[in-house]
Amino acid sequence: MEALMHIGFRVYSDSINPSSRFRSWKSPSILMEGRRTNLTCIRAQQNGALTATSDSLVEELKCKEWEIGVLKEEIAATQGIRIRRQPPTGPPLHYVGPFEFRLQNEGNTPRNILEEIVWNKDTEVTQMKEQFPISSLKKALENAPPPRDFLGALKASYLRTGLPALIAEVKKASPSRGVLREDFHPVEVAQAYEKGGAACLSVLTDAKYFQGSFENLEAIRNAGVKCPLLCKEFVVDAWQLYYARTKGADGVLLIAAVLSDLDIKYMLKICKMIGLTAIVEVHDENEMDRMLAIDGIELLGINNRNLETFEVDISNTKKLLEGKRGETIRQKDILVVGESGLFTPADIAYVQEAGVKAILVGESIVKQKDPTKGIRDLFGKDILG
Ligand SMILES: O=P(O)(O)OC[C@@H](O)[C@@H](O)c1c[nH]c2ccccc12
Repeated sequence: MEALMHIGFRVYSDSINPSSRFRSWKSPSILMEGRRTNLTCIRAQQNGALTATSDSLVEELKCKEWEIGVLKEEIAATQGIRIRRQPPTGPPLHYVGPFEFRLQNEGNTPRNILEEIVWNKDTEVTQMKEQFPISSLKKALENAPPPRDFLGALKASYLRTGLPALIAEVKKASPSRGVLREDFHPVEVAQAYEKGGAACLSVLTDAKYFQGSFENLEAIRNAGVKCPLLCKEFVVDAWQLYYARTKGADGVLLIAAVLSDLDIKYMLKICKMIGLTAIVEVHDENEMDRMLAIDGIELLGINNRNLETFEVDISNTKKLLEGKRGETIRQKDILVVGESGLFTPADIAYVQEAGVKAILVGESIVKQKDPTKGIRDLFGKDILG
Protein backbone atom coordinates (compact mmCIF):
# COMPACT_ATOMS: atom_id res chain seq x y z
CA MET A 1 0.00 0.00 0.00
CA GLU A 2 2.94 2.24 0.78
CA ALA A 3 4.09 1.88 -2.83
CA LEU A 4 0.63 2.62 -4.11
CA MET A 5 0.49 5.74 -2.01
CA HIS A 6 3.69 6.92 -3.61
CA ILE A 7 2.31 6.36 -7.06
CA GLY A 8 -0.76 8.24 -5.97
CA PHE A 9 1.23 11.20 -4.77
CA ARG A 10 3.59 11.22 -7.72
CA VAL A 11 0.92 11.11 -10.35
CA TYR A 12 -1.23 13.71 -8.76
CA SER A 13 1.63 16.09 -8.20
CA ASP A 14 2.65 15.59 -11.83
CA SER A 15 -0.81 16.23 -13.02
CA ILE A 16 -1.51 19.27 -15.10
CA ASN A 17 -4.72 20.03 -13.35
CA PRO A 18 -4.25 18.73 -9.81
CA SER A 19 -7.28 18.81 -7.62
CA SER A 20 -6.29 20.53 -4.40
CA ARG A 21 -8.90 18.56 -2.51
CA PHE A 22 -6.93 15.35 -2.89
CA ARG A 23 -3.79 16.93 -1.49
CA SER A 24 -5.06 16.92 2.06
CA TRP A 25 -6.62 13.47 2.03
CA LYS A 26 -4.79 10.83 3.95
CA SER A 27 -6.70 7.73 2.94
CA PRO A 28 -4.61 5.67 0.49
CA SER A 29 -7.69 4.45 -1.31
CA ILE A 30 -8.83 7.98 -1.85
CA LEU A 31 -5.42 8.93 -3.13
CA MET A 32 -5.71 6.11 -5.61
CA GLU A 33 -9.09 7.40 -6.63
CA GLY A 34 -7.70 10.90 -6.88
CA ARG A 35 -4.97 9.70 -9.17
CA ARG A 36 -7.49 8.03 -11.38
CA THR A 37 -9.53 11.19 -11.69
CA ASN A 38 -6.46 13.20 -12.53
CA LEU A 39 -5.35 10.68 -15.12
CA THR A 40 -8.70 11.03 -16.78
CA CYS A 41 -8.38 14.77 -16.77
CA ILE A 42 -4.79 14.66 -18.01
CA ARG A 43 -5.75 12.43 -20.87
CA ALA A 44 -8.63 14.69 -21.72
CA GLN A 45 -6.21 17.56 -21.79
CA GLN A 46 -3.64 15.70 -23.83
CA ASN A 47 -6.30 15.09 -26.40
CA GLY A 48 -6.73 18.82 -26.61
CA ALA A 49 -10.01 18.24 -24.90
CA LEU A 50 -9.84 20.93 -22.26
CA THR A 51 -9.44 23.61 -24.86
CA ALA A 52 -12.92 24.18 -26.16
CA THR A 53 -14.79 21.08 -27.22
CA SER A 54 -17.98 20.19 -25.39
CA ASP A 55 -16.65 16.63 -25.03
CA SER A 56 -13.91 17.89 -22.80
CA LEU A 57 -16.31 19.90 -20.73
CA VAL A 58 -18.45 16.87 -20.21
CA GLU A 59 -15.35 14.92 -19.29
CA GLU A 60 -14.29 17.52 -16.77
CA LEU A 61 -17.75 17.78 -15.31
CA LYS A 62 -17.82 14.00 -14.93
CA CYS A 63 -14.52 14.19 -13.07
CA LYS A 64 -15.92 16.81 -10.71
CA GLU A 65 -19.16 15.00 -10.19
CA TRP A 66 -17.23 11.88 -9.40
CA GLU A 67 -14.88 13.66 -6.98
CA ILE A 68 -17.91 14.92 -5.08
CA GLY A 69 -19.34 11.41 -5.04
CA VAL A 70 -16.14 10.02 -3.53
CA LEU A 71 -16.16 12.74 -0.90
CA LYS A 72 -19.78 11.95 -0.02
CA GLU A 73 -18.96 8.28 0.40
CA GLU A 74 -16.10 9.20 2.72
CA ILE A 75 -18.38 11.33 4.90
CA ALA A 76 -21.01 8.60 4.98
CA ALA A 77 -18.39 6.06 6.07
CA THR A 78 -17.38 8.24 9.01
CA GLN A 79 -21.02 8.11 10.14
CA GLY A 80 -20.90 4.31 10.18
CA ILE A 81 -22.84 3.92 6.93
CA ARG A 82 -21.72 0.71 5.26
CA ILE A 83 -23.86 1.01 2.14
CA ARG A 84 -21.94 2.49 -0.78
CA ARG A 85 -24.15 4.54 -3.04
CA GLN A 86 -22.38 3.55 -6.26
CA PRO A 87 -19.93 0.88 -7.38
CA PRO A 88 -16.52 2.29 -6.52
CA THR A 89 -15.15 2.30 -10.06
CA GLY A 90 -15.21 5.97 -10.90
CA PRO A 91 -14.86 7.12 -14.48
CA PRO A 92 -13.38 4.70 -17.02
CA LEU A 93 -9.62 4.33 -16.89
CA HIS A 94 -7.65 5.58 -19.83
CA TYR A 95 -4.51 3.86 -18.70
CA VAL A 96 -4.94 0.35 -17.42
CA GLY A 97 -1.92 -1.13 -15.73
CA PRO A 98 -2.01 -4.33 -13.69
CA PHE A 99 -2.68 -2.53 -10.42
CA GLU A 100 -5.45 -0.39 -11.76
CA PHE A 101 -7.14 -3.35 -13.31
CA ARG A 102 -7.21 -5.18 -10.02
CA LEU A 103 -8.28 -2.15 -8.05
CA GLN A 104 -10.97 -1.18 -10.46
CA ASN A 105 -12.67 -4.52 -10.21
CA GLU A 106 -12.16 -5.03 -6.54
CA GLY A 107 -15.27 -4.20 -4.56
CA ASN A 108 -17.34 -3.90 -7.67
CA THR A 109 -19.84 -6.46 -6.53
CA PRO A 110 -22.51 -5.27 -4.10
CA ARG A 111 -21.78 -6.49 -0.59
CA ASN A 112 -25.41 -7.20 0.26
CA ILE A 113 -28.93 -6.91 -1.13
CA LEU A 114 -29.47 -3.36 0.15
CA GLU A 115 -26.33 -2.21 -1.59
CA GLU A 116 -27.42 -3.97 -4.79
CA ILE A 117 -30.82 -2.26 -4.65
CA VAL A 118 -29.21 1.13 -4.02
CA TRP A 119 -26.78 0.75 -6.94
CA ASN A 120 -29.64 -0.19 -9.23
CA LYS A 121 -31.72 2.69 -7.96
CA ASP A 122 -28.89 5.09 -8.65
CA THR A 123 -28.74 3.99 -12.30
CA GLU A 124 -32.52 4.05 -12.59
CA VAL A 125 -32.79 7.55 -11.16
CA THR A 126 -30.04 8.85 -13.45
CA GLN A 127 -32.05 7.66 -16.44
CA MET A 128 -35.36 8.93 -15.10
CA LYS A 129 -33.85 12.34 -14.43
CA GLU A 130 -33.02 12.69 -18.11
CA GLN A 131 -36.56 11.86 -19.03
CA PHE A 132 -38.15 14.08 -16.38
CA PRO A 133 -35.75 16.87 -15.43
CA ILE A 134 -36.28 18.51 -12.07
CA SER A 135 -37.52 21.71 -13.76
CA SER A 136 -40.40 19.81 -15.35
CA LEU A 137 -41.21 18.09 -12.05
CA LYS A 138 -41.33 21.43 -10.25
CA LYS A 139 -43.90 22.59 -12.78
CA ALA A 140 -45.84 19.35 -12.47
CA LEU A 141 -46.07 19.91 -8.70
CA GLU A 142 -48.67 22.60 -9.32
CA ASN A 143 -51.04 20.03 -10.80
CA ALA A 144 -50.26 17.24 -8.34
CA PRO A 145 -53.06 15.98 -6.09
CA PRO A 146 -52.83 18.01 -2.86
CA PRO A 147 -50.80 16.47 -0.03
CA ARG A 148 -52.76 14.99 2.87
CA ASP A 149 -51.77 14.94 6.51
CA PHE A 150 -49.97 11.61 6.96
CA LEU A 151 -48.86 12.23 10.53
CA GLY A 152 -52.24 13.68 11.50
CA ALA A 153 -54.00 10.54 10.22
CA LEU A 154 -51.75 8.34 12.36
CA LYS A 155 -52.31 10.44 15.47
CA ALA A 156 -56.07 10.55 14.96
CA SER A 157 -56.24 6.77 14.55
CA TYR A 158 -54.16 6.14 17.66
CA LEU A 159 -56.34 8.51 19.70
CA ARG A 160 -59.51 6.93 18.39
CA THR A 161 -58.59 3.25 18.89
CA GLY A 162 -55.94 3.31 21.62
CA LEU A 163 -54.02 0.90 19.38
CA PRO A 164 -51.04 1.57 17.13
CA ALA A 165 -52.25 3.22 13.92
CA LEU A 166 -51.88 0.94 10.92
CA ILE A 167 -49.88 1.79 7.83
CA ALA A 168 -50.94 -1.07 5.60
CA GLU A 169 -48.54 -1.99 2.84
CA VAL A 170 -49.55 -2.67 -0.76
CA LYS A 171 -46.76 -5.11 -1.55
CA LYS A 172 -46.79 -7.76 -4.22
CA ALA A 173 -43.38 -9.28 -3.58
CA SER A 174 -40.10 -8.78 -1.77
CA PRO A 175 -36.56 -10.06 -2.26
CA SER A 176 -36.72 -11.92 1.05
CA ARG A 177 -40.17 -13.48 0.73
CA GLY A 178 -40.72 -13.76 -3.04
CA VAL A 179 -44.24 -13.26 -4.38
CA LEU A 180 -46.68 -12.61 -1.52
CA ARG A 181 -49.87 -12.32 -3.54
CA GLU A 182 -50.19 -13.92 -6.96
CA ASP A 183 -53.46 -12.37 -8.05
CA PHE A 184 -52.45 -8.83 -7.22
CA HIS A 185 -54.78 -5.89 -7.83
CA PRO A 186 -53.27 -2.91 -6.03
CA VAL A 187 -56.40 -0.76 -6.01
CA GLU A 188 -58.54 -3.59 -4.62
CA VAL A 189 -55.99 -4.34 -1.90
CA ALA A 190 -55.80 -0.63 -1.01
CA GLN A 191 -59.59 -0.32 -0.79
CA ALA A 192 -59.78 -3.45 1.35
CA TYR A 193 -57.18 -1.99 3.72
CA GLU A 194 -59.09 1.27 3.98
CA LYS A 195 -62.29 -0.63 4.69
CA GLY A 196 -60.49 -2.55 7.45
CA GLY A 197 -59.49 0.62 9.28
CA ALA A 198 -55.96 1.36 8.06
CA ALA A 199 -54.91 4.92 8.91
CA CYS A 200 -52.45 5.24 6.04
CA LEU A 201 -51.19 3.05 3.21
CA SER A 202 -47.69 2.28 2.03
CA VAL A 203 -47.26 1.56 -1.67
CA LEU A 204 -44.11 -0.12 -2.94
CA THR A 205 -42.92 1.63 -6.09
CA ASP A 206 -39.68 -0.27 -6.72
CA ALA A 207 -40.22 -2.50 -9.75
CA LYS A 208 -37.12 -4.63 -9.88
CA TYR A 209 -37.07 -6.08 -6.36
CA PHE A 210 -40.63 -5.56 -5.09
CA GLN A 211 -42.69 -5.71 -8.31
CA GLY A 212 -44.19 -2.36 -7.41
CA SER A 213 -44.72 0.73 -9.54
CA PHE A 214 -45.58 4.40 -9.59
CA GLU A 215 -48.59 3.43 -11.70
CA ASN A 216 -49.88 1.56 -8.66
CA LEU A 217 -49.40 4.62 -6.49
CA GLU A 218 -51.15 6.87 -8.98
CA ALA A 219 -53.98 4.40 -9.55
CA ILE A 220 -54.65 4.11 -5.81
CA ARG A 221 -54.64 7.85 -5.40
CA ASN A 222 -56.91 8.35 -8.43
CA ALA A 223 -59.32 5.66 -7.25
CA GLY A 224 -60.31 7.99 -4.42
CA VAL A 225 -58.69 6.14 -1.52
CA LYS A 226 -58.68 8.65 1.33
CA CYS A 227 -55.87 7.20 3.45
CA PRO A 228 -52.66 9.22 3.01
CA LEU A 229 -50.12 7.32 0.90
CA LEU A 230 -46.49 6.56 1.65
CA CYS A 231 -44.33 6.14 -1.43
CA LYS A 232 -42.19 3.19 -0.42
CA GLU A 233 -38.98 3.72 -2.33
CA PHE A 234 -35.25 3.58 -1.89
CA VAL A 235 -34.56 7.30 -1.97
CA VAL A 236 -31.01 8.12 -3.00
CA ASP A 237 -31.63 11.46 -4.67
CA ALA A 238 -33.83 14.46 -3.84
CA TRP A 239 -35.24 14.24 -7.36
CA GLN A 240 -37.22 11.19 -6.20
CA LEU A 241 -39.05 13.30 -3.61
CA TYR A 242 -40.39 15.63 -6.28
CA TYR A 243 -41.28 12.69 -8.48
CA ALA A 244 -43.16 10.93 -5.66
CA ARG A 245 -45.13 14.09 -4.91
CA THR A 246 -46.14 14.56 -8.54
CA LYS A 247 -47.46 10.98 -8.47
CA GLY A 248 -49.71 11.73 -5.50
CA ALA A 249 -47.59 10.56 -2.57
CA ASP A 250 -48.23 12.15 0.84
CA GLY A 251 -45.21 10.61 2.52
CA VAL A 252 -41.82 9.07 1.77
CA LEU A 253 -39.34 6.83 3.54
CA LEU A 254 -35.77 7.98 4.18
CA ILE A 255 -33.47 5.11 5.13
CA ALA A 256 -30.69 6.05 7.56
CA ALA A 257 -28.66 2.99 6.51
CA VAL A 258 -28.37 4.55 3.05
CA LEU A 259 -28.39 8.31 3.61
CA SER A 260 -25.83 10.44 5.42
CA ASP A 261 -26.92 12.92 8.09
CA LEU A 262 -26.55 15.76 5.62
CA ASP A 263 -28.65 13.93 3.03
CA ILE A 264 -31.35 13.39 5.63
CA LYS A 265 -31.33 17.05 6.70
CA TYR A 266 -31.43 18.23 3.10
CA MET A 267 -34.21 15.84 2.15
CA LEU A 268 -36.26 16.71 5.23
CA LYS A 269 -36.14 20.34 4.12
CA ILE A 270 -37.32 19.49 0.63
CA CYS A 271 -40.09 17.29 2.03
CA LYS A 272 -41.30 20.16 4.15
CA MET A 273 -41.16 22.52 1.23
CA ILE A 274 -43.26 20.34 -1.06
CA GLY A 275 -45.67 19.00 1.57
CA LEU A 276 -44.37 15.46 2.00
CA THR A 277 -44.21 13.74 5.38
CA ALA A 278 -40.98 11.83 5.92
CA ILE A 279 -40.61 8.63 7.90
CA VAL A 280 -36.96 8.30 8.79
CA GLU A 281 -36.09 4.63 9.13
CA VAL A 282 -33.48 3.20 11.48
CA HIS A 283 -32.41 -0.32 12.24
CA ASP A 284 -29.70 -0.13 14.89
CA GLU A 285 -28.39 1.98 17.74
CA ASN A 286 -25.95 3.91 15.61
CA GLU A 287 -28.64 4.92 13.12
CA MET A 288 -31.01 5.79 15.96
CA ASP A 289 -28.42 8.00 17.67
CA ARG A 290 -27.59 9.73 14.40
CA MET A 291 -31.25 10.50 13.77
CA LEU A 292 -31.92 11.66 17.32
CA ALA A 293 -29.22 14.27 16.83
CA ILE A 294 -31.09 15.72 13.84
CA ASP A 295 -33.81 18.32 14.43
CA GLY A 296 -37.15 18.26 12.69
CA ILE A 297 -37.81 14.51 12.64
CA GLU A 298 -41.43 13.88 13.58
CA LEU A 299 -41.86 10.29 12.46
CA LEU A 300 -39.31 7.60 13.04
CA GLY A 301 -39.59 4.03 11.84
CA ILE A 302 -37.76 1.18 13.53
CA ASN A 303 -37.30 -1.62 11.06
CA ASN A 304 -37.25 -5.06 12.64
CA ARG A 305 -35.78 -6.39 9.42
CA ASN A 306 -32.11 -5.93 8.76
CA LEU A 307 -32.12 -4.88 5.11
CA GLU A 308 -28.61 -6.22 4.62
CA THR A 309 -29.29 -9.74 5.91
CA PHE A 310 -33.12 -9.98 5.91
CA GLU A 311 -33.01 -11.13 9.52
CA VAL A 312 -36.25 -10.21 11.32
CA ASP A 313 -36.48 -9.75 15.07
CA ILE A 314 -39.27 -7.70 16.62
CA SER A 315 -37.34 -7.26 19.84
CA ASN A 316 -35.27 -4.75 17.86
CA THR A 317 -38.08 -2.21 18.35
CA LYS A 318 -37.96 -2.71 22.10
CA LYS A 319 -34.17 -2.61 22.24
CA LEU A 320 -33.98 0.72 20.43
CA LEU A 321 -36.65 2.33 22.60
CA GLU A 322 -35.13 1.43 25.93
CA GLY A 323 -33.52 3.85 28.38
CA LYS A 324 -32.17 7.16 27.25
CA ARG A 325 -33.17 6.79 23.62
CA GLY A 326 -36.81 6.27 24.57
CA GLU A 327 -36.62 9.31 26.83
CA THR A 328 -35.21 11.51 24.08
CA ILE A 329 -37.93 10.33 21.71
CA ARG A 330 -40.61 11.29 24.22
CA GLN A 331 -38.98 14.65 24.87
CA LYS A 332 -38.81 15.38 21.16
CA ASP A 333 -42.39 14.18 20.71
CA ILE A 334 -41.39 11.84 17.90
CA LEU A 335 -44.00 9.32 16.82
CA VAL A 336 -42.43 5.88 16.41
CA VAL A 337 -43.52 3.36 13.78
CA GLY A 338 -42.76 -0.33 14.39
CA GLU A 339 -41.92 -1.87 11.02
CA SER A 340 -41.81 -5.43 9.65
CA GLY A 341 -42.39 -8.91 10.96
CA LEU A 342 -45.66 -8.18 12.79
CA PHE A 343 -48.21 -10.99 12.49
CA THR A 344 -50.33 -11.42 15.64
CA PRO A 345 -52.19 -9.41 18.29
CA ALA A 346 -49.39 -10.44 20.66
CA ASP A 347 -46.82 -8.86 18.32
CA ILE A 348 -48.86 -5.65 18.25
CA ALA A 349 -49.16 -5.59 22.04
CA TYR A 350 -45.42 -6.20 22.37
CA VAL A 351 -44.38 -3.25 20.18
CA GLN A 352 -47.06 -1.01 21.67
CA GLU A 353 -45.71 -1.80 25.11
CA ALA A 354 -42.26 -0.87 23.81
CA GLY A 355 -43.59 2.59 22.86
CA VAL A 356 -44.75 2.58 19.24
CA LYS A 357 -47.90 4.44 18.26
CA ALA A 358 -48.00 3.20 14.66
CA ILE A 359 -47.08 0.03 12.80
CA LEU A 360 -46.12 -0.71 9.23
CA VAL A 361 -47.39 -4.11 8.11
CA GLY A 362 -47.18 -5.86 4.75
CA GLU A 363 -46.80 -9.60 4.57
CA SER A 364 -49.26 -10.73 7.23
CA ILE A 365 -52.18 -8.78 5.73
CA VAL A 366 -51.38 -8.73 2.01
CA LYS A 367 -51.23 -12.52 1.98
CA GLN A 368 -54.80 -12.92 3.20
CA LYS A 369 -57.50 -13.64 0.65
CA ASP A 370 -59.51 -10.81 2.20
CA PRO A 371 -57.10 -8.11 3.46
CA THR A 372 -59.93 -6.44 5.43
CA LYS A 373 -60.26 -9.60 7.48
CA GLY A 374 -56.45 -9.77 7.57
CA ILE A 375 -56.46 -6.50 9.54
CA ARG A 376 -59.07 -7.81 11.96
CA ASP A 377 -56.98 -10.95 12.54
CA LEU A 378 -53.81 -8.93 12.99
CA PHE A 379 -55.33 -6.87 15.81
CA GLY A 380 -57.58 -9.65 17.11
CA LYS A 381 -60.50 -7.26 16.81
CA ASP A 382 -62.27 -4.79 14.62
CA ILE A 383 -60.38 -1.48 14.66
CA LEU A 384 -63.04 0.51 12.86
CA GLY A 385 -64.39 1.75 16.17
O1 LIG B 1 -43.97 -7.32 5.11
P1 LIG B 1 -43.61 -6.90 6.50
O2 LIG B 1 -42.65 -7.82 7.18
O3 LIG B 1 -44.84 -6.66 7.35
O4 LIG B 1 -42.84 -5.48 6.39
C1 LIG B 1 -43.47 -4.32 5.91
C2 LIG B 1 -42.46 -3.16 5.84
O5 LIG B 1 -42.03 -2.88 7.12
C3 LIG B 1 -41.28 -3.51 4.94
O6 LIG B 1 -41.78 -3.74 3.67
C4 LIG B 1 -40.22 -2.43 4.89
C5 LIG B 1 -39.82 -1.61 5.89
N1 LIG B 1 -38.82 -0.80 5.48
C6 LIG B 1 -38.56 -1.05 4.19
C7 LIG B 1 -37.65 -0.46 3.31
C8 LIG B 1 -37.64 -0.90 2.03
C9 LIG B 1 -38.46 -1.93 1.60
C10 LIG B 1 -39.37 -2.54 2.46
C11 LIG B 1 -39.43 -2.08 3.76
